[in-house]
Amino acid sequence: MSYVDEVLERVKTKNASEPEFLQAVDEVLESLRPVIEANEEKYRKEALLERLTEPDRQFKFRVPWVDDKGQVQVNTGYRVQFNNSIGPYKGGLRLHPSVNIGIIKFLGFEQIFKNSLTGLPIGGGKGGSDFDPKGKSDREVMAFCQSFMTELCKYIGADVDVPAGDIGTGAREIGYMFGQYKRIRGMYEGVLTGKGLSYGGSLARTEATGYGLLYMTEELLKCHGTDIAGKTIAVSGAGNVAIYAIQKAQQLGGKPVTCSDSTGWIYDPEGIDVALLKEVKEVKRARLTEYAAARPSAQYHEGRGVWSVKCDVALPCATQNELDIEDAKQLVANGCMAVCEGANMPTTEEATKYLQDNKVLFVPGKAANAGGVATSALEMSQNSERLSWTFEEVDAKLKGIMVNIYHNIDDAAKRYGQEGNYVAGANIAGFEKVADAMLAQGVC
Ligand SMILES: NC(=O)C1=CN([C@@H]2O[C@H](COP(=O)(O)OP(=O)(O)OC[C@H]3O[C@@H](n4cnc5c(N)ncnc54)[C@H](O)[C@@H]3O)[C@@H](O)[C@H]2O)C=CC1
Ligand SMILES: O=C(O)CCC(=O)C(=O)O
Repeated sequence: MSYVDEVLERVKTKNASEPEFLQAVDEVLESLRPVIEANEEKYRKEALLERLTEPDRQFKFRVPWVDDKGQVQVNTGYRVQFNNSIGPYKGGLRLHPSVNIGIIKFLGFEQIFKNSLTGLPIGGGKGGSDFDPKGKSDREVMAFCQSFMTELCKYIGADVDVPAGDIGTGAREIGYMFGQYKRIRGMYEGVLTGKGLSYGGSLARTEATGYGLLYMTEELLKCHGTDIAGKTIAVSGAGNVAIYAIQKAQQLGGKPVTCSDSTGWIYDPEGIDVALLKEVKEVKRARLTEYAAARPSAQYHEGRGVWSVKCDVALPCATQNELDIEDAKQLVANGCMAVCEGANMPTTEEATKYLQDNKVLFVPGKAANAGGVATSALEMSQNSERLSWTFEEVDAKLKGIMVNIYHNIDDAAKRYGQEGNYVAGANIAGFEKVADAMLAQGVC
């Protein structure tokens, strides 16, 4: 049996109840086959893949907090420190009722390769809780965040592990967590990123994931003889990534016509009104029905359906496995030329293959959404040197990083005879640096 098959078997047996983690490992190891085969003896002897697929450590803890009625509530908190061979663990905190250890492990595993692709010294980690911030008062969210950090603060630090936002964790949650860390540890350090600008946050971090996604998409299209200008764009999600992807797409002359949340979606043929979307989602924390009520050109539909809209470019920016084989077929039938993932693993493996087989340009999340964590690393640099860079400075660095990632994944795919396969390119380019560092650091 080949080394890759052996490790895949082992990972499946050990993690049988974690489908998202198995999906992420399968996709990565399958596309690493040519690299592993070229070094099979050495990697097998060093148990490199076994070490890469087993987190350094994982924490699971109780998070008790008191709701507005005086009732004690209990959630479960997680932090998975996956791999720190190229830098301190780095990755967001997801607050959503669906969170479990398998989801956090898949996200942490993806983060290893994504963070490596940024070219910056950050390792892979992820955390979160099954707490749902939706419908909670600010006081309840604060109570949860303080309790969560009371436990998490034992395991993190500016040179150890630096969490950030993800689904359900935005500036408000990061602020409450930072306050509690400072209070317990008595230290003012860059232990979290995505902080507010008045206490160590970086300009452009809020925009970074969405803007970075568009810088990647623009470079991809440019290298295929076209650009964003005049393109119709379908976007899913209506959170941090989706909002700033829509904004940058418009700045580049594109026309985003959709967005979605967990209950429904909007088709707005005149183009999404970003100011209105921000008001509904960032300020009021309301449903998309409020967007539709305030915008005569918009149609609201219950359920899912964004990928049925005719578009040139699709940007899934909501959550994992939101774009399945039926969606992929519709996109292809409608003439979509490119899919760039803003979310983490939003496309199923079957849908990814179908898109690639039908010559749709496809850039996976670990490359296309790396602008967020890259800018978090820039926030860490600013915190370390006790300086703040201008928006233009950070944005220019972000753009440079995204363009660089595109060319690195394109080159890696070509080196292994898989030109245009950016899934393989991203996994190979991300893996090479981490593998090199792991081997150099001995058995650990
Ligand atoms: N915020 C960041 O900097 C980064 C986020 N990501 C990924 O981007 C995706 C979106 O994250 P954010 O925008 O930060 O989160 P968010 O909490 O700001 O927004 C998430 C959006 O997706 C929608 N959504 C969530 N679950 C859904 C479901 N089951 N069906 C339909 N819609 C759903 C929500 O309604 C919301 O509009 C996630 O996959 C996240 O891991 C990736 C890189 C960085
Ligand atoms: O900014 C960060 O540290 C992490 C962002 C994140 O969670 C991600 O890249 O998926």
